[in-house]
Amino acid sequence: MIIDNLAEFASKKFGQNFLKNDIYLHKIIQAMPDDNLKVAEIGPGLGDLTKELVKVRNVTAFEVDKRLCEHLATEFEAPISQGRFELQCGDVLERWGEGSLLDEPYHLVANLPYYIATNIILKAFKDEQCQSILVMVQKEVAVKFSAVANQKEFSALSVLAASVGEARLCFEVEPEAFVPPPNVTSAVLLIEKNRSMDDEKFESFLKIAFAQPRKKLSKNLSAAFSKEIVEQTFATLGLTPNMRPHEAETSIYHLIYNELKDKLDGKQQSKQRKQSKSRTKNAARGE
Ligand SMILES: C[S@@+](CC[C@H](N)C(=O)[O-])C[C@H]1O[C@@H](n2cnc3c(N)ncnc32)[C@H](O)[C@@H]1O
Repeated sequence: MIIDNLAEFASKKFGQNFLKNDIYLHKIIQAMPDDNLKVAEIGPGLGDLTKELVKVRNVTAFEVDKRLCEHLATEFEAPISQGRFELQCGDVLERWGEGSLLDEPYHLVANLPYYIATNIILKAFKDEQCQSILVMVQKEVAVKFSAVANQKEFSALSVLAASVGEARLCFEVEPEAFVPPPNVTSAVLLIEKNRSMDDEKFESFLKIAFAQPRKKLSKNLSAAFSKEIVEQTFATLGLTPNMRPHEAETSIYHLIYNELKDKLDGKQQSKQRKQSKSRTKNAARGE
């Protein structure tokens, strides 16, 4: 496929900013974990990163844009890619709805579409076959995932990342490295997983804990649990009541969650009971 004007060709809807810089492409390959596991690439685009990946690994790529799927099918047809390349055309998030992305252990490597980058990383946390995540994202997103306690950027995403493994911001990439250039600075983020996130409720719990980052953690938690239960939990765990959300280590969040998780169910059930009672009353009144 010949593209006269790549900036015009790029679809905003699919978050297309093509990485046109050999130095960064090589730096991504160098940052990959040192083994022979398969690679899942999300959004291969025109195949610039893919070309480097197939030199060193077997690659399964997931691309949503049909125009690019046609291009990639020709560009990487055998024997050029020596059977190292497989293409799946469609929305990767729908593919994840069916289970693991691949049916064998793999590393996720991608220059992600920024509009769904966080969503994709969170899906990869839950995918048991995914062993590591090496992705280009908006710099702010990379900072949030890799922040540690007491940094102001420490967030629910940092706790989730530290709960599945180790996250680090590898290097930053300026907008001019892409066509068209994005409006933000980018960064390559590496998360090496040593476990998967299997408890969906922990994510909801963290949303409550970080709902108002500048407020006290105990105050945020009081929105979902009674003040007495929160105070009792803090006292049991020996935590200072003045602690702000970014001041608690990941291990503290797990301790608090373990104390409160049954009560989260209890509170939700009692809320549902109240709603159902009020519906019955309204029905009796003919409302
Ligand atoms: C930032 S571009 C990266 C392109 C290429 N990998 C590069 O480095 O130049 C993001 C790519 O993700 C694709 N994409 C966007 N949404 C997707 C989705 N839901 N599932 C699969 N691919 C998607 C886009 O079409 C595009 O090719």
